Amino acid sequence: MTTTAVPAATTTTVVGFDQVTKSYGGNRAVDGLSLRLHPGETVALLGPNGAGKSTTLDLLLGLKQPDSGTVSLFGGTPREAIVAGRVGAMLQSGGLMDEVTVTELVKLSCSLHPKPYPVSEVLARAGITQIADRKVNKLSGGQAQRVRFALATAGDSDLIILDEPTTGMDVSARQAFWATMREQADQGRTVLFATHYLEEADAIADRVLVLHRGRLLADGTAAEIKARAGARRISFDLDGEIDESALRALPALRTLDVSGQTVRAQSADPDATVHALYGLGLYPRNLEVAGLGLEQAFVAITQAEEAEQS
Ligand SMILES: Nc1ncnc2c1ncn2[C@@H]1O[C@H](COP(=O)(O)OP(=O)(O)OP(=O)(O)O)[C@@H](O)[C@H]1O
Repeated sequence: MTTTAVPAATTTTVVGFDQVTKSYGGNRAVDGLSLRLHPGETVALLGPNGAGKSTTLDLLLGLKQPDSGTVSLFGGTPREAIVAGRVGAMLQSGGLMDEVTVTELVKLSCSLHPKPYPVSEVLARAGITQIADRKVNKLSGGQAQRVRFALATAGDSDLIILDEPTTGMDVSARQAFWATMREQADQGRTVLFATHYLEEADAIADRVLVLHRGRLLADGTAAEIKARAGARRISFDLDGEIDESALRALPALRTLDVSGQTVRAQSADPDATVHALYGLGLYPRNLEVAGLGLEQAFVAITQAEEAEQS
């Protein structure tokens, strides 16, 4: 009965996870994960340590097999997509061959890709032309990351997978890296990256996935994720001695941090919180109310889930 719907969905689906589960022993690293990624999306995969991000990417690349459920790339298997050169990947642990030069390694990668770019172009895009003749084992951590990036973009792939790609890169390398990835996405490629840098996810991704214990806790734009956390930031200064226990009793308060004369809090209802503050006879100065940053929203969402589980 669903036969007409399936082909239509697969033609526009770059990545499809359907009820995917993967355990290591008794530990469920990925737990009933279902999601679809579409052409041209730049997607950030967030989650605390051990949330299942790397396992998800390994499943996606066919490096691990699910215990149950299905993973598809471009409507086929991961292997078919990889053999066809449709996927470029930069993995966290990707070791680089030691005794070769950067150019030799990039050349090899280009020669293995069905639709390779010229080697000089790959080197330039990754910003490693200057170190092209250097032995791979003589590179700094950030330079090695750039080489991994070059290997992931050795050819014209439709999907680029990046596991914590900017770890070890300095600020300018990061900026150059993301400018390049933006270009790739603008040309219709799908970019999926796992990161612990939430400001990168906020700035770069047009879709954010939050994984927690192998399950998808949130899926939306960064703005939607921030709104979903359901709290706003309040900060103000108080004169004199601060009665923290009175502040903790304020309505709708989620978090409270007092540092010197400055109070920072998160509230599910800032109007009610501030109103009650005046009700205590306190006169806050420099009062500011703002939305949560993605980092705070992420912490709020994952902590709420932790609290629910325990
Ligand atoms: N090869 C393995 N054997 C056994 N357990 C594993 C293996 N790989 C991962 N795990 C476990 O599976 C869970 C998910 O790990 P995974 O590496 O996918 O998380 P992650 O979100 O990428 O974490 P991080 O942010 O620390 O890189 C963790 O509990 C981890 O200990």
